[in-house]
Formats: sequence, C-alpha cells, structure tokens
Amino acid sequence: MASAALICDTEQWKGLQAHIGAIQKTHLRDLMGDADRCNALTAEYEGIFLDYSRQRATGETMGKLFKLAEAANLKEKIEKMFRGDKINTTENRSVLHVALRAPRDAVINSDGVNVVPEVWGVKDKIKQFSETFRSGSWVGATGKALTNVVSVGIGGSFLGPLFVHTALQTDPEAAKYAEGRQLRFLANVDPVDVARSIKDLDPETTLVVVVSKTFTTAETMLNARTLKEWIISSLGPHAVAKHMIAVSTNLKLVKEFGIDPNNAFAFWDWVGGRYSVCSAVGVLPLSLQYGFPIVQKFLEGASSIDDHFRLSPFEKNIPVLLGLLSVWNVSFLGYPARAILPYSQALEKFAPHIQQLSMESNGKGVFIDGVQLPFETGEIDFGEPGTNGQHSFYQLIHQGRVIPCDFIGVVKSQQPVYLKGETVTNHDELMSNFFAQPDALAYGKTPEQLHSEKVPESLIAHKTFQGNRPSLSLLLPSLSAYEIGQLLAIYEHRIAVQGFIWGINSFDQWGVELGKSLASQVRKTLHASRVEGKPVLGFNSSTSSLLTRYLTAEPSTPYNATVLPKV
Ligand SMILES: O=P(O)(O)OC[C@H]1O[C@H](O)[C@H](O)[C@@H](O)[C@@H]1O
Repeated sequence: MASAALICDTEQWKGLQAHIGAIQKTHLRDLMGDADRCNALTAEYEGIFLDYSRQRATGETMGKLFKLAEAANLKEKIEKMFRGDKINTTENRSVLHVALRAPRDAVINSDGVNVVPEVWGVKDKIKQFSETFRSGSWVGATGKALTNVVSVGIGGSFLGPLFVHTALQTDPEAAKYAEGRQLRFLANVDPVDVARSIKDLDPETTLVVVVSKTFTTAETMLNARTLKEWIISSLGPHAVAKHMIAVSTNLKLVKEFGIDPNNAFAFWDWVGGRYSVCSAVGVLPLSLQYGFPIVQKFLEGASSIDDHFRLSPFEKNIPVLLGLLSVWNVSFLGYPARAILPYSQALEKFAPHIQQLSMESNGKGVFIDGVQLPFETGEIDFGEPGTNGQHSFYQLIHQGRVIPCDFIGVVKSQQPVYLKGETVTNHDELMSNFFAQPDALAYGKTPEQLHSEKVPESLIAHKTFQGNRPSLSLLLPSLSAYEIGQLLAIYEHRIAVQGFIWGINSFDQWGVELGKSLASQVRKTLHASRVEGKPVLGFNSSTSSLLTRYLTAEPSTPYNATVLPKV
C-alpha cells in the first residue's frame, strides 16, 4: 500500500500531472519559436553544452521539476552518496564510485574510514605495473615481452572498459601510446567469443586479465579457466604466473584460482559493477593499453563532473537537468524508451554501456523500502552512432513511436579528414546530420507544406511528419580521455538522479538472480544427461521437450577431452 512518503503522493508530483494537459496543447514547432525559452533551456560546464529546448517542456515545467527534486530530497540524497552513507540499503553498502576518481587529498569515508588513500594505493600499483609491462621488463614464460591483453569479464566488468577503449582507440594522443599493442575483451560464455578473442594471438605474448567483482560469475570463471588452459597447453603450468593477472574484490578466490596475489588488483564492495569502470576494472586494462597518464586524464574528467554534480545549482547542473527531464518523459509524458545517438563512431560502445548502467539501475519494481511501485521506472535504452542509425531505425523515431532522443555531438573530431574540392569536411558532413535530425523530429512536416511542394495527394499522409518529438543535444568540445570521463560521469549521475527522484534503489540488481539459478539447474541436467545418460526431469513440458531435442542431436563437442577453439 502506498504511504504518504511516496513521491507520487506529493503535491509536487500531482502538480506535474496537472501540468501535462498544458504541455499536450503545445507543439515543439511553436515552442521553438520562442528564442528566450530556447536560450533559457540550456546549460554549460567546461565547454560541454546542453541544449534541452527540444524537450516538451517550458520554464514552468522546469520550475515544477525542481520542486519535485526538492520533494524527493534530491540534494540530500546526492550528499548522502558523496558522504559514503549506505544508500544501497538492500546490500548495506555505500555507493562511492566518485571516490575512485577523487584527487589524492580528498577525504571520502565509508564506515568511518577515508577510502581515498586505498584507492590511490591501487592506482599507484597499476601505474607501476603498467609501466613495467609496457616497458617490456615484464616478460612471459619464454622471455618475450607481452604486447596483447585479453580482458575477461562480463556486465560491469566489461561494458564500461569496452566503451572507454573504443572511444580512446582513435584519439590521436591515446593511439600514439597504444602503438604495437592490442586490447581485446572476452565477455560471452559462448565459445565463439573465446575463439574471436584469441584469434591470431600467441599465448607467448599475451596477458590475460580476469576481471570480476565477485570472482564467482559463471561466464567469467569458465572463460578464465578456458584461457588458463590455452596458456598452459602452449606454455606449461608455470606460465600462469606471468600470463594471468586479476581484478576483484575477492582476493581469496583470485589466489585459489592460481593467480599470484601480487598480481591481483583490488576494489571494494562500495563500487557497483556497472559503476566500476573507474576502478581497477577499467583502469588496469586501459593503462596496459594506453599508459596510466591517459587513464588519469579520463579519471580527472569524471571527477570534474562529480564536482559539478555535487556543487552546481540544479538549474545549471547537467546531470540533474538530464535526470529530471528523463523522469518527466517517462513518468508524466509516458515515453518508455530513450535513444542514445552519439554522432561519433568513437562512441560506438556508449549505448551498450548505458543500457546496463540505466536498465540495471532503474528497472525496479519496488520503492527503496520494498513498497510496490504504482508507476514504472527506468527507460528502455538503446542506440547506435549517427549517421548509421539514420539508415536503420530512425524511420520509427520519425513517424512511428515517440522516443526521446539524446543527440551527442563533438565539435572537434578525433580524426580530421577533408578532400579538397568537397563542399564540407567529413566531420562537418557528419555534424550536418547531428544538427538537422533534432529539428526534423521537433518540427515535422505538415500536409500544407507537402501540398505546396506539389506532392501527389496519395502520398501526403505517408510523407507527413507530425513532429513534436522530444530530443536533447549534448555538444562536447572534443573527445579526448578527459571528455570521455566527463560523458561517463554525466550519465552515471543522471541515472542516479532518476532513481533518487523515483525513490528506488538504483544500486542493487536482484533481478538478475533468478535466471542465473535456473541456469544452474539446467547445467546439472545437461551434465547428468550427457555423462550419465540420465533423463531430463523436473522441468515443465516446454523446457523438457526443448532440452530433450537439444540433447538428442549428436553433440558437437565430446565430454572426454579438452577442446580449445581452432579459428
Ligand atoms: O564483476 P562480476 O562479479 O563478475 O559481475 C559481472 C556482472 O554480473 C551480474 O550480471 C551483475 O548483474 C552485473 O552488475 C555485474 O556487472
């Protein structure tokens, strides 16, 4: 039963509900004609420019959203996070990813202990290790320097580092430091992913980093055992010490796995998996590839947003504005999805990272105190870089469903390209689309316009765009390690803001457990059937018949000998 403390019972929430009607009467075409409104609906921090004038919102809407933030005690909740209070109540943990990028002299307590020196202790160890590794002083079992790194991990131990690696790959400064090196990721337990991750690599020159907060994740541990076998079968058991290292909060299990504890890099239970890219989870593999100084710039970028988020008034606070607008779109205008559209191929892996960050954080069914939510939280996040997406799913965004879009653009490309005689540079060509699409969505195209263009009557309805489709534009000055860190932190905090307003716990993820435990029953059944010929028992008829069909076919892999990928 809903209690009086629920956000949806507040006057401020009801005030926004009452305001929906006024907004429904407006069209972005008209709202965009008001230059003062457009100027007002912007914010800037360190050259990052947010234009949210194409949201279905007015100054009045924003005023009401700020009031909602007050009613939700947003300021206090942000402060509690930075203070190290145990805001992840279902796991009794602080939420301190901000400590991972705090300056050396910062003081951030968890359980009364300043965690910043510990954080820097691990970063110093990573710096030292990566320097030894990159200088060639760290040699493998056959005396060769290691130039390839395979980072084994899944979920938060994969998506953030992959996003940052993909973004840095084409940054000229970072790329210079990565010359002659490869960083790959192995996430899926699908043996096809194992094959892809080690294709054309020689164990002699490869370092495997096993990344797992818990060091119990089934997929990661099987993949780690598989790559251990790949190393041993080629170089012998003694090679593991030089070719495998680990990142985890569970150093006991790292040791039991056979990795030298000196080559294990710690992090802490107050870092959520999906918030862990700034811990050794990301910092270690990225430092091996690009060197620690580049990664430190990334951390400084994230830290600059932490300050902005904690200290700026809400009216100028980019993560707060973004979070409030998302709440407005989801809970009041009823738009369940959000498209993340970076006009930058370097940000190709940004949307997959945000999918986990957002959907695992805010896809919840109850308030933080366990009371059933009377409204839905979280968005369905998806996205692709522009302009690729334009040739894929934008049809639906323009004429089908209304999906609020985040357009993310970069002023200065990582890679300047121009062909003499062309109308524009290649980046300007890309950005022409970045500037055009939000207006196409907002304004649409009316039947009157089509008539004036002499469009045949039979096509008028098909070629009409209703417009009034909300988006926001985030323009970054460039895309170096620093801005990549800023972008990450903007989204991390935006998602936290949404959770704080809705009153849910954005930092646990109980919803992933059920599928895992059912998979464990299936695993036992597969083993019993394959190895002992036992029948399939204990499942419903659908699952039983699917399993039986799967088991009846000739298996492609024998159970009596080790088999490693051949590609
Ligand atoms: O880092 P690990 O402990 O291996 O966890 C990897 C992933 O496992 C689960 O799926 C969680 O839902 C994710 O949040 C986590 O990132």
